[in-house]
Amino acid sequence: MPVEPLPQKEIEDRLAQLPGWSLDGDRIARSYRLGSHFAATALVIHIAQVQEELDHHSDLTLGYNTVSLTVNTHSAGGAVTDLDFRLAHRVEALAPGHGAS
Ligand SMILES: C[C@H](O)[C@H](O)[C@H]1CNC2=NC(N)=NC(=O)C2=N1
Repeated sequence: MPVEPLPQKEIEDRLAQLPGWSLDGDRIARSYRLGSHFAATALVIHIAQVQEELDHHSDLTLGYNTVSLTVNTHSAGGAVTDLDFRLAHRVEALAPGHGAS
């Protein structure tokens, strides 16, 4: 089943359930701060595992002690879809275990 772009209102409503996430152009985005560069690197690896499981991949940036993600759905023409929110919720669930805030 093709994945459909979400209407703007739906995106805003779903973002309201995801503190820290925002709309950055045509992508949803969040940055996390970690306790060290090594902790940030471990979070990147953990997110990569989830992305492989979901077959859905963010643009994932590792800083000194930060991790930033932005994601949209290429197969929906670069729109925000349910897949992006599924990934965001999975990342939200694992980030606290890495001490991310
Ligand atoms: C073939 C493979 O399923 C597709 O290329 C997947 C992989 N990861 C993806 N990631 C994202 N963000 N959007 C996609 O449309 C997408 N498609």
